[in-house]
Amino acid sequence: MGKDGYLPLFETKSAKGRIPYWLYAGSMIVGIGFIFVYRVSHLPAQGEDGRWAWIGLFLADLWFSFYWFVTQSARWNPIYRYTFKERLSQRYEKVLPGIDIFVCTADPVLEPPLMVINTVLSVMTYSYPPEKMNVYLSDDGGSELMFYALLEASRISKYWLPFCKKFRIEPRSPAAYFSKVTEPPLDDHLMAKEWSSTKRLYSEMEKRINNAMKLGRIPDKLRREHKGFREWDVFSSKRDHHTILQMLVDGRDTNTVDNEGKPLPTLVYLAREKRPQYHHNFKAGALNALIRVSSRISNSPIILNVDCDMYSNNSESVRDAMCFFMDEERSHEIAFVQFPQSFDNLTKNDLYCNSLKVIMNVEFLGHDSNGGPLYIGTGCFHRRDVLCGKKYNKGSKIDWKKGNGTLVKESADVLQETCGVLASCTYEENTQWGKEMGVMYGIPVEDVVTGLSIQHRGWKSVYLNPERKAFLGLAPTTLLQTLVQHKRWSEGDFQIFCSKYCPFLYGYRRIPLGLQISYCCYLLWAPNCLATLFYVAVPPLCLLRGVSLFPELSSPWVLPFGYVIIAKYAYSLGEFMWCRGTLQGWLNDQRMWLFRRTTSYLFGFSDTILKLMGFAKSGFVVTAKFADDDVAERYEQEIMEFGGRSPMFNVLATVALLNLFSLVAGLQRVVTEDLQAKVSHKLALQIVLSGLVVFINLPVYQGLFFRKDKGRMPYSVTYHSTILAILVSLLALCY
Ligand SMILES: O=c1ccn([C@@H]2O[C@H](COP(=O)(O)OP(=O)(O)O[C@H]3O[C@H](CO)[C@@H](O)[C@H](O)[C@H]3O)[C@@H](O)[C@H]2O)c(=O)[nH]1
Ligand SMILES: [Mn+2]
Repeated sequence: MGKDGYLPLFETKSAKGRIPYWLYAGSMIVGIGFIFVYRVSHLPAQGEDGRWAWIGLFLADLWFSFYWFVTQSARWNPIYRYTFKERLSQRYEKVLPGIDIFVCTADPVLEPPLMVINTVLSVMTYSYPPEKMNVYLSDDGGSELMFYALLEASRISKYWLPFCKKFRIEPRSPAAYFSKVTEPPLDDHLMAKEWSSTKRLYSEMEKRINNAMKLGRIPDKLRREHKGFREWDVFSSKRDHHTILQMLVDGRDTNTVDNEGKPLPTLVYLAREKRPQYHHNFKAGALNALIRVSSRISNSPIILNVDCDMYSNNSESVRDAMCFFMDEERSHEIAFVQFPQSFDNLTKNDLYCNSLKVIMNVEFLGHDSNGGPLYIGTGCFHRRDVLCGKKYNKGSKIDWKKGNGTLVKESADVLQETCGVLASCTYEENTQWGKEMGVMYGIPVEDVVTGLSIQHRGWKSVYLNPERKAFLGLAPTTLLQTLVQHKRWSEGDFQIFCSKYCPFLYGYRRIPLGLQISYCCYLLWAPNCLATLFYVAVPPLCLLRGVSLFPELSSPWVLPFGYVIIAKYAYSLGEFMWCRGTLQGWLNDQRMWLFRRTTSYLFGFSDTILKLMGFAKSGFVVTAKFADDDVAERYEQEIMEFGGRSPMFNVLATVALLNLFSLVAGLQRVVTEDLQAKVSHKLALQIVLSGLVVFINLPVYQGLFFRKDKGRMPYSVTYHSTILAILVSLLALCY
C-alpha cells in the first residue's frame, strides 16, 4: 500500500534467485579473459602459416565477447509486472478512457481478408464499454474484397459481441474460437443453442467471403447492399487511388445496436490516398493517416496498434493496459504498454525458431528494468499525445476524468467527406509527420525507432506478459519467409545504429545507459554476420590445409575454450527450457541462429552499407500469411520448406558443403596419423567445429541432394553452390 492508503493499480517485482546467474556471468568473463590471453600469446609469427586467420579469429572472438556482454545487459535484472484490474473497475469503471484500435493490412492476397476481420472482431469484443471503443482498419491494399469482408464483420458483430459477453468466450476471434471449440457445450442448453446459431452465421459468412475471393471481385448483387462500394467505380489501382473512408458502424448512432440492444464499437474502413509520385512510407504512413483521421472522429487518448495477423486472445488485456495508464502515482511517465508477440501456429519444436520471440521475451523483462521495452509494432497500447510528439515533463498528469476523447456531432456522411483530406498524399508535406510526430519514416523497422524516440523524449514504457497470452499471431511457415523477415529487421535495426538515432548518441543523457546497451542486442544483429561467417569459413579452410587455430587437446588452454562454450550453451538451453521449449526446439533454434547470421544478417548488413553510400533503398516486404496445402502439411511434419529461390540459399549451401568437405579431409588426416598424435591432435577442435556445423546443416544436405518434393532447395542452388564449394576448397588446398 502506498501513502495515504492509496492502492496501486499495478506492481513490479524483481526476479529472485539471481546468484547463480551472477556466478555464471562472472565465470564467463574470466573464461573469455583466458581466451584472449591465449590468442595474444600464441599468435603465429610473421611469415608463419595461419597468422592472418589467427588475427581474424581473434577479432571474431572479440566481437562475440562484446556482443555477449551486450545481451547480458538485458538479463542482469529482470522484473515482472502484475495488474489489479478489480481496483481499476472499482475506481474508474465510469470514467474509463476511450480507445482507438488500429489494425493494418496491406494486401488481400498475402493477408486474407477473413483473417483480417477475425482480428477486427477479436478486438471489437474486448471486455470494455463498447461506446468507448473505435476500431479503424487501414487497408493499404485498397481492396474492395477487404471492404466487403469488413462489411460482413460489421454485420456479424451484432451477434458475435453479445455471444462472447454473455458466455465469457475466449478467445474472441471467431475463427480461433470455433477451431478450438468444435462442438456445442453439452451441459448448458442456452449456450448450446446460441453456439450453434452463431457458428452457422459465421460459417455462412466465411463461405460468402471465400466465394468472393475465388471470384476475385464483388458480385453486383452484393455491391448494391452498401453505397461504399461506389468508391471503387473510379478506382484505378492499388498504387493510384483517392482516399476511401467509410464508417461501417457509427457507435454514436443510438440506432446501431447489437441484437440485444446494446451499443457497438465504432468501425471505420480507411484506404488512404496513394499516388505513384508520393512515397507512402509503408505501415508507418498508414498508421499516421489513421492517427489523424481518428483524431477527428473519436480522438481517444489511448491507441492500440495490432497487425492484421494477430488476434486478441485475452479480452482483459485492454484493462491490463489501462492499469498502467491510470495508476494514480506512477502512470504519468508511462508512454506505452507492450505485450509480447506469441504465435498460434507454431509446431511443437518450432522448426524456424519463431520462438526467438520467446528469448526476446526473456530479454524484454530486462529491458523493462532498464527503462522500458522496445515498441515492436504490434500488441502495443500507446498514449495518443505521446505518439504525436509530446515531451515528458515531470509535473504534468493526465486527468482521465476529463479527457475521454471528443464527441463530434457531425454525421457519418459529413465526417467521411471532411476527414478524407487528412489521409491524402499531400497532407504531410512540410509538416513534422514521420519526423517528430507520429510513427517515424525512413527505416524499415518504424516501430523500434518510434519507441526509441518516445524514450528519448523522457518517457518510460512497460512490458506485460500475462499468463493468458494477450495476442496470438501467425509465424512464417517457410525458411525463406523467415529469413526475409529477419533481413528486414536486422537491416532496419542496423540502420538505426548507423544513423543519428544510434542509442549512444541520441540517447546520451536521455535514456539510461543500460537501455542504450540493451537496444544494441537487436541493433547489432546484422554485424554478427561478419564474425559468424569468419568462424564457419576460415577454420574449415585451415582444416583442409592442416593449419591449427585452436589449442591442442592436451594443452590446458583447451579449458577456457571448453568452459565458455559449454557454459554458454548450457545457459541458453536452460533459458530455452525455462520458456517451455523442447530440446529439439532448442536445437532448431541453434540452427536458425546460424542460418540467420550467415544469410539474413549478411544481406541486411550489406544493404545497410549500400544504403549509407546512397546505392540502395530499403522497402518493406510483406510476409505471406497463408500457405498452400502441401506446404502446410510439410510445416506440420516439421520438414524444412526452403520455399523458393534466393541468393541467401547459395550462401547457406556453400557454407554447408565447405564444412562437409573439410570435415572429411580432417577426419582423413586423423586416420592416417599415429596414435600419439591422434589423442592430442592439434586439429581436434576444428574437426569438432566443422562436425557441429555439418550436424546443424543436415536438413540442408537433404534439401540439396535427396529430396524430390516441392519444398526442396532449388536445383540451381545445388548446382551453383556445389561448384563454388569445390572451387574454394581446391584453392585452399593448392594455393
Ligand atoms: O505497406 C505496408 C506494409 C505492411 N503493412 C502492415 O504491417 C504489418 C506488418 O507486416 P508483416 O508483413 O506482418 O511484417 P512482420 O515482419 O510480421 O511485422 C513486424 O515487423 C514490422 C517492422 O518490420 C512491424 O511493423 C510489425 O508491426 C511487426 O509485427 C501488417 O499488418 C501489414 O499489413 C502496411 O499496413 N502497409
Ligand atoms: Mn506479421
